[in-house]
Amino acid sequence: EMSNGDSNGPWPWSWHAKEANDAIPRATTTLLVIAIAALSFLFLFRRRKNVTPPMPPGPRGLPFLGYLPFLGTDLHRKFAELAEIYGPIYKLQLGGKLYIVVNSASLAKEIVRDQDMTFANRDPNIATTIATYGARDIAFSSQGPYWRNLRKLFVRQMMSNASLDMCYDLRRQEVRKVLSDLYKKSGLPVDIGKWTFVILINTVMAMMWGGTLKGEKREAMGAEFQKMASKLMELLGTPNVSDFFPALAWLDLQGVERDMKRVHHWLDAFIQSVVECATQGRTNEMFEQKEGESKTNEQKKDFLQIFLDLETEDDQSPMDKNEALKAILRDIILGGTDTTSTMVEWVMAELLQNRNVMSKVVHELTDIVGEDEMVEEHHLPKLKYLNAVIKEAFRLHPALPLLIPRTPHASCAVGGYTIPKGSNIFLNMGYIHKDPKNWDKPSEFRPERFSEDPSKYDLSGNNFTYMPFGSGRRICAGLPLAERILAYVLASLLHSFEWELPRGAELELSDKFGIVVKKTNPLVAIPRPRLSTPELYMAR
Ligand code: HEM
Repeated sequence: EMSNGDSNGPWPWSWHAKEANDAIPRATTTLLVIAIAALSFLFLFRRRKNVTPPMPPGPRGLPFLGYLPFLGTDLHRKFAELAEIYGPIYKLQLGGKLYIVVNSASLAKEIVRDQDMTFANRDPNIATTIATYGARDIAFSSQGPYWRNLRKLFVRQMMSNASLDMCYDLRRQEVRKVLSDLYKKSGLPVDIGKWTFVILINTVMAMMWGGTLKGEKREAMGAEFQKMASKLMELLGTPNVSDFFPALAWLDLQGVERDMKRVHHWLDAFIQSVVECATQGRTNEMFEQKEGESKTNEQKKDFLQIFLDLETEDDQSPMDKNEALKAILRDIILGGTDTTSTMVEWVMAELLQNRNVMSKVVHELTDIVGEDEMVEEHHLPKLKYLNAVIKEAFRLHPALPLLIPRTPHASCAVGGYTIPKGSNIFLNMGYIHKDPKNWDKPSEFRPERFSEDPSKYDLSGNNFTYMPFGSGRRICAGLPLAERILAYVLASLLHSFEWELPRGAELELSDKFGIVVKKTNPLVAIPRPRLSTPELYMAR
């Protein structure tokens, strides 16, 4: 009997995981016993030369294909199913690739803490390599001086508290713009993910190159950009036959490479035009330099400027520099927008589902911010309950439930099993976050588990039962910004408006897999102003 439901799948000829049953004739059993006895005899008398630990357990697959035909496209659900069968660590042979999936906090710790250095590489697939200008970004370059320098530059220059404080005004303006737009739509259903994305893309772009898209173009480009970014994320998460069978890669059977090139070119042209603006001082009708902004921020260069200055000191060819720069900008745009807007959507969906939690959040906002004021970033640390709500949403709906796979640069052992060099390690955080061994009533949305003891869990991966941003040297580089912007956007939406579902609409919380796991259907809800005067919504 197969416990994972594959027997109903499209592969009736599958023989994996089938177990011997009672029908085996007695004679066969006898032969088997003899064979086992003989083998044990041989084993005992074999000289113990080889003490390499065994490989992790895992489902058998088909010759050549391995487990690939049974994988499906919903990796996070499939990985959870298999964890129930095979336990804390298992392997999947997928064509020529070996995946190792880790499903327990203690084994996750062995990887991100005890052997962090060994597991500090990535194994970018074909789609990822295209999307990152040949793995020249922070997220996919191998550890080494190049990655370290980029990461250091990014974390110190852009993600420091001082830098983030200095560009608060840029975030504030973008949030306020959207709040006043939403005010005009009060009583009408709005797509929360779409509006959040507008805030995020403009904020991130403003922080990177101090300019934002103009007027009408802003919304149109924002929507187009969101489509492209989502498509790109989806492609990054699609299991691609070409990755598993390099000999077949030229066929591009699923068209992933073709689609990715198309998306990549669109984004590349977009980013290229921005870079040209900065390097050649050219104005581009798409971009509007914020007057006053550059004057008040004279001390602070935007990220692009910092990078361009730095470049003159090294000796890469100009072509390479251009591509490295664009790869990092791509990281920031993608890392910073789709993940965050997905999380805003999940939090809002859970709050609409759990009205008692929603009213506690709103109470807290009224208490701390007051109805005569808009939310400011300085309020955020005081919003303890909202912060617990956000953590709980990250537990149940981590945007990257398998993090970004890591690859060991040498063979090593984890949990008493051999992990071969070059295999892909998935930390199954979506599963660990719902493991009843770690969490009481794991399927319930209960922010109190975080507010009761706030120091027990943070977002920086110190508790291995909870790591929505990963942990160790490859932890999310954008965490400081993500934390601020997520809380700021949510607090602003929830303080400025009351939210309800359109009449007759059913809320559902299903998700679909890509590198970012998001709601299957966009969340649509109706805002109604709740602050004392309309002027508050108009003020910038
Ligand atoms: C809700 C928002 C976000 C979530 C859930 C998230 C999650 C993650 C996760 C799980 C990883 C992989 C960690 C690991 O391998 O252990 C990661 C890596 C990364 N993230 Fe984020 N992230 C978010 C926002 C951001 C933002 C705002 C930025 C940039 C401004 C960003 C930039 C990056 C980069 C550059 C890496 C690669 C780090 C490396 O490999 O060295 N992320 N993120």
